[in-house]
Amino acid sequence: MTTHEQGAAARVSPATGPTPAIVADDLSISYIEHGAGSRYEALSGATFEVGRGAILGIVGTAGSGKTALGRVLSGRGFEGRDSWPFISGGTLHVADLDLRRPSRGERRRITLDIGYLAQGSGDELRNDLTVAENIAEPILSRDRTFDKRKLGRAAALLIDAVDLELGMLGRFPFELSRGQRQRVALAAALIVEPSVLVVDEPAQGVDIIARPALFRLLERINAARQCTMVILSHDLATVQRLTNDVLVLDQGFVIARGTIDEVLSSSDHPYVQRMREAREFAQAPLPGLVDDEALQAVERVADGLFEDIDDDIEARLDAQRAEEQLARQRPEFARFQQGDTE
Ligand SMILES: Nc1ncnc2c1ncn2[C@@H]1O[C@H](COP(=O)(O)OP(=O)(O)OP(=O)(O)O)[C@@H](O)[C@H]1O
Repeated sequence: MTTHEQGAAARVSPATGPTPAIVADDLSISYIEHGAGSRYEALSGATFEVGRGAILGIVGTAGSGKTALGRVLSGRGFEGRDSWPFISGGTLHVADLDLRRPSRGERRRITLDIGYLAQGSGDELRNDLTVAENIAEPILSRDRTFDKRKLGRAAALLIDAVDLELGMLGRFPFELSRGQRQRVALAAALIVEPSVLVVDEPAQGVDIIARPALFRLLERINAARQCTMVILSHDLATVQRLTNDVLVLDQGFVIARGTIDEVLSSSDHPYVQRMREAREFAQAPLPGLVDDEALQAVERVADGLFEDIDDDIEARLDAQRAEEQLARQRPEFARFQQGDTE
């Protein structure tokens, strides 16, 4: 299949509204190779759309171009970071912003309209700020005079929503585990209520017990706010937790797009074949490994393994209660709410 045909085959629009939230047309992404000064094309001629409020999973092996695409979709390349990928061909519109040639006004809107949770975002939190201040930072960095009471409430709600103890608001990132820091980074990405959220490897660094809560949170954000999401992962099972609509990358090309079943049944590309084999293996009942009785015991345990940790999340999201509880636990949070951040 030629690049052009691959692009055309991938043109599927599950749009739920009139204008898709993401429109990539013959998109190519390159890096400037360190030292050499020459270009390396990490993604070539990708054409796809994502409807408003939809969730797209992007899967592919290591080096297939997921991170490059995620970074470009996030629009963060304009922050002038070294070794960041850039759009070297075609066009990309995300949340109605032209990411190839954004105007000055559009550049200002990018970090408000597009949330980005990169791999290792938690490690980039500021260690000189408390968790509450880190969560509030995307707002405070734009507007120091923002209503501190509202901000305190939003930070408390978000820390609860990412399933962390309210008491953590007064702690510093270096006092938390890596998975906890990653969830704080998610809370910070959400405080500006982006209309599009790009998440690179959501399960990475988050312990297995906390993962279901994280996936439920992403689902809730998608449903409650009609937030369009792009979930990038090397693992089909991770993506499958959130969506059935996938785009498959291999060596810098889009090789398939559609529902997981469509993709697995329609393409004879070697990577898709490997995905199919992996799926069949995961569904096999471990023949010969355990007897029937043991298998039943395993299934009983397995059924409870990913059960909702807390069905009462609505109640826990009650802002008033959260605030009161936090103010009782941490007097410094009450001071933070009153605007005293010293
Ligand atoms: N800074 C860079 N300069 C030049 N080439 C790069 C740079 N970063 C990545 N690449 C190359 O671009 C290609 C795509 O890399 P990318 O990180 O997007 O892949 P990926 O699918 O996210 O892989 P992984 O799952 O391992 O993170 C790879 O061949 C990689 O070697």
